[in-house]
Amino acid sequence: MTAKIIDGKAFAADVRARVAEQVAAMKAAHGITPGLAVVLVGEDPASQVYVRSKGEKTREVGMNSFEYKLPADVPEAELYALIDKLNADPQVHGILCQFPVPPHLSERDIIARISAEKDVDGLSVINAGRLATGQKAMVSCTPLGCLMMLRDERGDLSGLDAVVIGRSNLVGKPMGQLLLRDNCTVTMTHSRTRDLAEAIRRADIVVAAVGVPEMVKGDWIKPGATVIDVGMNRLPPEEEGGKGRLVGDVDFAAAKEVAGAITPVPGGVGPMTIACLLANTLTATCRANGLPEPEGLTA
Ligand SMILES: Nc1nc2c(c(=O)[nH]1)N[C@@H](CN(C=O)c1ccc(C(=O)N[C@@H](CCC(=O)O)C(=O)O)cc1)CN2
Repeated sequence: MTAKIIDGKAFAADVRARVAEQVAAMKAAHGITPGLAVVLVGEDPASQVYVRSKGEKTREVGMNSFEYKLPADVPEAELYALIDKLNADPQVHGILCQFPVPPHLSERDIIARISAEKDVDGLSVINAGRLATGQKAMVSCTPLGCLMMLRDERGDLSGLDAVVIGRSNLVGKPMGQLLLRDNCTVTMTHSRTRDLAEAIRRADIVVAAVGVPEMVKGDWIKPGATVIDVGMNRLPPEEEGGKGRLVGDVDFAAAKEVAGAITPVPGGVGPMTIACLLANTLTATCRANGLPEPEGLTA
């Protein structure tokens, strides 16, 4: 059996098109334009690329993009003053600070400073708590993207056995909560799990978010399972000065011979992160204005 390869680029383009449609309808009916503020501290090259892409895609769907570039040595108080200003600005419906930040700043404190209603990364303790207790939350973008792909692939997820590998606040924990909310039987696994292969062999759904290149082997996958690979691991370059190959947490070549469907790396989950950021910004705008939730774009 050769798995269906889930095309994350096409999926993300479809999500962005649906966001754009609903943004246009919101403007026409209510005169409201969603606004996303992105804060970049320092000059990390990868972060610059992501922030540029976020700005471009925000404008493409018809939203306002507000970009702030702060020097790497910006004092904490200055960053917080900016966040406070954005929290109070009615034109801004979503705020995020691009991570990683320089070491004198605390990601946890930055997240806590952003209003929970505008926390479109869904990383605050308030949003994590709301998700865990079944309340309306802003949901972290990468797991939201994984959930959208899983629902599209499997339909109703009720009763399916799902294994999440990794327990990060950004992906693993919210992913587990989302799958539980969709009535999966969820097994959370991590570096101390005794027999990971055995847990994965029982799973209809595998979400790998562990950050170890090609750790999940093909013969661990249950035939027909849906495999979502969140890993983005850069291998050492084969030649000097070159760029190493990007691989996921799953041995893709072997797993695709067994799985029913699988996401590639690159071109799988990655593009969904920014698409879901736009979906979350639209959701935050709807909630701020007492409008119904956007269709098909929330958890
Ligand atoms: N505040 C946040 N910071 C960071 C997040 C985040 O969600 N919120 N995630 C990452 C960076 N990121 C978005 O910000 C991001 C990473 C990767 C991709 C992506 O499309 N990747 C491509 C491959 C790109 C390559 O070749 O290098 C893919 O997987 O196909 C999009 C967004 C850290 N910081």
